[in-house]
Amino acid sequence: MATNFKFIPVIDISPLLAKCNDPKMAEDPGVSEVVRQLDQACREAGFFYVKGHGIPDSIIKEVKSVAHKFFELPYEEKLKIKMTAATGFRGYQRIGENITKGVPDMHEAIDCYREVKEGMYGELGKPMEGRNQWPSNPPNYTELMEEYISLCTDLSRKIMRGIALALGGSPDEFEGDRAGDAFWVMRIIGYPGAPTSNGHGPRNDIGCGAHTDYGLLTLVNQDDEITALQVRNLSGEWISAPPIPGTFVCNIGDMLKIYSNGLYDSTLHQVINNAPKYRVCVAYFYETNFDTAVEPLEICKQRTGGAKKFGRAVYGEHLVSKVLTNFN
Ligand SMILES: N=C(N)NCCCC[C@H](N)C(=O)O
Ligand SMILES: O=C(O)CCC(=O)C(=O)O
Ligand SMILES: [Fe+2]
Repeated sequence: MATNFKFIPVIDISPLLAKCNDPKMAEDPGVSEVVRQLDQACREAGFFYVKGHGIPDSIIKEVKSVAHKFFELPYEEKLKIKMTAATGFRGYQRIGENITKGVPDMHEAIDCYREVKEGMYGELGKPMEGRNQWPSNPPNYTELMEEYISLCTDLSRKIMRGIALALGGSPDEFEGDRAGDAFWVMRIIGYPGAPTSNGHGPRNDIGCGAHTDYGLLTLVNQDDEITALQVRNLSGEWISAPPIPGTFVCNIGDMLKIYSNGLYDSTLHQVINNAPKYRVCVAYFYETNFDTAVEPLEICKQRTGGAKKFGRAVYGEHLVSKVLTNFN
């Protein structure tokens, strides 16, 4: 459960990555220290920064740079990859098209999802069926994003091995039927800057209203220099997650809250870009298998008094219910 945290901790995960595929990883002192820090961060804030993650800085920067270039294009250009129900909700959405708690968000975005082939998950998967729509410029866009997604998927799987140990489970708790065939979501998001020339100071428009993420673990790659992401602590204060170059901001999603039987919570967060500059964020969401039924892990149930605090949820149903109500 979230506490009255005042800042979000930074964790150097390199010792975990070094031993991640070692069957004896749990006995390694370096791994144990990372696991202790992950456990503390997940209990106290549901948010943490990771450094020492091994993803090259050059690709982290390049995905943001191509995102800026895309959002600078004329509106008609962006509409060439417009998101609709017919595209499986993949593609470009204009500013105000995404709605959070009934209020249009001041952001535009390209939504991407792992490919869902026709009939793959029966009726459940139908709304998400389709392939991603990528801009045709720059020409290396698709290749770049696919490479980035594969790096994020690999990193997330490794962080989840650490989180599995932190919950008192075996490292592969989130593999196999649970998340061995992990679904993923990527949102390339642009938040316009706040005009400051009207004499009334910044507008304080909500870039993205308060929400929780849907799956297991989110990796946020945000523009340097602009502080806009805010995380809610127990007493309702909004704690900023300023950019720390070379890190990802990580947070827990709704499925991990259920698996952990509430030991970890999916913390509310929002985005307000008060800076005059346009802000880009590339958010990668590591999820469970699309059609898996999620329920509290036995070990977490035991550690929280023996009763299940949440019923079962099917990740794909949760995602589809959000996607079908998220847009104007
Ligand atoms: N896949 C994720 N997490 N997307 C985050 C978007 C959150 C805003 C959305 N309108 C909502 O209300 O959920
Ligand atoms: O822009 C950000 O920093 C975070 C975006 C976010 O929370 C989301 O897309 O789920
Ligand atoms: Fe989020």
